[in-house]
Amino acid sequence: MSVIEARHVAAGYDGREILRDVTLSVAAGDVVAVLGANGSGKSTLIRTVLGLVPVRRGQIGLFGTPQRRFRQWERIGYVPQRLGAGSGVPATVGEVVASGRLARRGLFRLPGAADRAAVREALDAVGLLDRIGDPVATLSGGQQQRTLIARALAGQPDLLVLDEPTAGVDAASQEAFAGALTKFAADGGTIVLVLHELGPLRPLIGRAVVVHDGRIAHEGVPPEPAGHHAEPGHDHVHPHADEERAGICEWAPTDGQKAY
Ligand SMILES: Nc1ncnc2c1ncn2[C@@H]1O[C@H](COP(=O)(O)OP(=O)(O)OP(=O)(O)O)[C@@H](O)[C@H]1O
Repeated sequence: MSVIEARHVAAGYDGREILRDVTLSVAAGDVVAVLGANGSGKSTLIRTVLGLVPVRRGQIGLFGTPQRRFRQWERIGYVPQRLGAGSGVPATVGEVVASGRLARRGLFRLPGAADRAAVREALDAVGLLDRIGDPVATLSGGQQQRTLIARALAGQPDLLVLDEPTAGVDAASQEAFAGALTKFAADGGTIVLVLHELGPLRPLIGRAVVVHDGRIAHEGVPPEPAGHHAEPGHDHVHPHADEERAGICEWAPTDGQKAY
């Protein structure tokens, strides 16, 4: 089943076109990393898919429905870039995560047992259940970011969209993310996430798309880190090992994988 179907999409801000001709398909269960240099249009791509930036040309489908007619937004959990959960908000960790249930339960119904269970389960997944009653402002930056992931997970979405969830986040939080996302994917969830480097999420990523100057410059299996080839179970063929060592942002569309 198609979760995201973008065809020849152009989008931008004011007079400036940022996305030029983006075609992207994400199927149910896919885990897709969006890579690329600063300013290449990664955030704009996911924000356009989510309807936060208007489409100028082309079409976007979400769960088989044209985006302009799509109403099941509770099926999508979105964690935007650099949103400080604790910035001046005197809410507890549990309250922030519970706000992720609003779309599911509606604004005017009190939270029930299912809501409370979903909140606890999401916090457990990111390793923060013991902080449920603490003010978010008392958490580290990485823990606050984990709280936002838990808020998205608590809505029990089918698709999770994360914009650089691990940027500037401590190692323990990165591991906790990886664990939570691995569980989400194992349960059949679909993930699209913008990343600067794959890091501990590497084993989870099935496909990477590289955005360059508002276009998808390359799409395929992400490169293995150097030295990974000797590990048991490694059976990929990588004819261009030098490119892998060069890093993901310099990943050139020359290795015979799908390229645009
Ligand atoms: N709200 C906005 N209004 C106007 N221009 C914007 C807006 N958001 C982004 N841009 C511009 O669009 C271009 C692409 O930005 P975008 O945030 O999509 O890139 P990115 O690949 O996600 O970058 P980064 O890795 O730095 O987050 C940049 O030139 C940026 O200045």
